[in-house]
Amino acid sequence: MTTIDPAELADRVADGDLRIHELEEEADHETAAQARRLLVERETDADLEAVADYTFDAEEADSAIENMIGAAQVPMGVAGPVPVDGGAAEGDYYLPLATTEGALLASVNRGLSTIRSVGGATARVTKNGMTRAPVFRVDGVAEASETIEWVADNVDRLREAAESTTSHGELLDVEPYVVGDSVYLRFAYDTKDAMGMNMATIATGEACELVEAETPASLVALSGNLCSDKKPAAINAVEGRGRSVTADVLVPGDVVEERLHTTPEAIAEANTRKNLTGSAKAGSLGFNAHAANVVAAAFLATGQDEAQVVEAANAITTMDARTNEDGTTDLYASVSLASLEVGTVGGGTKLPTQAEALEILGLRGGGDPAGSNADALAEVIAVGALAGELSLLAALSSRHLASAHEDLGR
Ligand SMILES: CC(C)(COP(=O)([O-])OP(=O)([O-])OC[C@H]1O[C@@H](n2cnc3c(N)ncnc32)[C@H](O)[C@@H]1OP(=O)([O-])[O-])[C@@H](O)C(=O)NCCC(=O)NCCSC(=O)C[C@@](C)(O)CC(=O)[O-]
Ligand SMILES: NC(=O)C1=CN([C@@H]2O[C@H](COP(=O)(O)OP(=O)(O)OC[C@H]3O[C@@H](n4cnc5c(N)ncnc54)[C@H](OP(=O)(O)O)[C@@H]3O)[C@@H](O)[C@H]2O)C=CC1
Repeated sequence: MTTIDPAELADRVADGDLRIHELEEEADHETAAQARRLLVERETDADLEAVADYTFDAEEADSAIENMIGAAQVPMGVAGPVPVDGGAAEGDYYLPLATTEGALLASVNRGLSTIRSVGGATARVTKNGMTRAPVFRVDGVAEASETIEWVADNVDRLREAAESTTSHGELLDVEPYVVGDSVYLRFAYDTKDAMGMNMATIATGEACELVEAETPASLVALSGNLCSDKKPAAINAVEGRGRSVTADVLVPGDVVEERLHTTPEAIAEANTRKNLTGSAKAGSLGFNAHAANVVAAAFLATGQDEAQVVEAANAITTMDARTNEDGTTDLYASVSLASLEVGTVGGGTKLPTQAEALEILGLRGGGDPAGSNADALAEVIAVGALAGELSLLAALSSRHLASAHEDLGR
């Protein structure tokens, strides 16, 4: 492509000769972004010097962004290392986290160092299935019933149709729901190392054609919100979405006192009154202190879809003081994330800083077997969330929360 003056391109957009999203058709991606910045700078009081100062090739971001003007840079830190005994994760991991909340890395690091001092945490993915739930129109419950009976009898044909669009994805299940004259089919896929939302959507689109051809149902929307993507929803908390993953650890009382400045009993009481009773009274979907902090920071660092933090952070934290025969007390701590949607291939994971963050974890790209890298990522994030819960509950129990944020967060 010939070199074009970005100011000239900006003029053409300002004059209405060119639409702002067509700039890449006239110039290379860097020049197009520069032209857009000039335009925005002219039309607003903004100085976009920092937004312009990014290190990746703009063309590499083509599948991740439209109307690119530059990059939003979020500081990235690292917590750990922490030993993880997982179904897929095995060994010591540093957890990269991108955030602007002072004290968060310190807190997660404290939790992880506590976990490290007792030999590490255990983590397992207990369920895996990325969902897409189209909604169909029928003329009433009789047709709805006919449709879901057909679906039950034809899961193999639906699988064949769906899997014709992907070499990695596998259809696991199709769960029907009926509301009046609407039929929802919740398709669940093993998307291996991909988070899988594009994969599941494309595969479900193909399966829907078969449903429409063979039943009275007519597709209204490929996503009918029972999926449920990027909205707080009980269905994800109950049925799971992406990876359902649990991490736990047993911390002896003397370690709780030495490293977290409190006792197992105090942490357990804070967890019950705050995370369980307080959350119940609030009508909360999540019963945890700040799983979203770790999930969001890990998502930003490793190129996950940040909007899925809505359901990915849906977690229940349990903390129990367990008394031993010798009268000492241990703290049993667990975090269960019901719907953690993560991938190590596809989406934002391909971008350079995000790919490097996955390299820190040793989990960049496809795993062997396929799916094992995304499983391991889910397990490490769950251990990170567990560390965050331990440290914050300890800070609350020992009344250190405000002082911690005075020291580190302002
Ligand atoms: C700040 C601490 C960790 C101090 O805690 P401390 O015990 O006084 O720290 P320490 O200096 O004794 O160090 C203990 C360990 O903490 C780590 N650590 C300590 N300092 C650093 C640092 N600068 N950088 C990195 N790591 C640090 C490090 O691992 C260190 O061990 P070492 O490696 O030295 O053996 C503690 O008071 C704490 O964790 N407070 C809680 C803060 C927190 O969790 N904030 C989260 C955000 S709160 C929020 O967003 C949600 C909320 C609260 O609204 C949700 C709700 O409603 O509950
Ligand atoms: N379409 C939608 O409705 C939504 C899309 N998104 C976006 O979707 C993107 C994520 O979708 P996703 O499908 O994960 O990613 P991609 O669309 O980037 O597709 C990833 C592809 O990688 C291939 N692949 C290669 N190796 C592996 C492996 N080991 N395991 C699995 N797949 C592998 C697969 O190809 P193949 O299938 O040919 O085997 C897979 O389809 C994000 O950008 C997200 O923001 C988010 C929410 C909704």
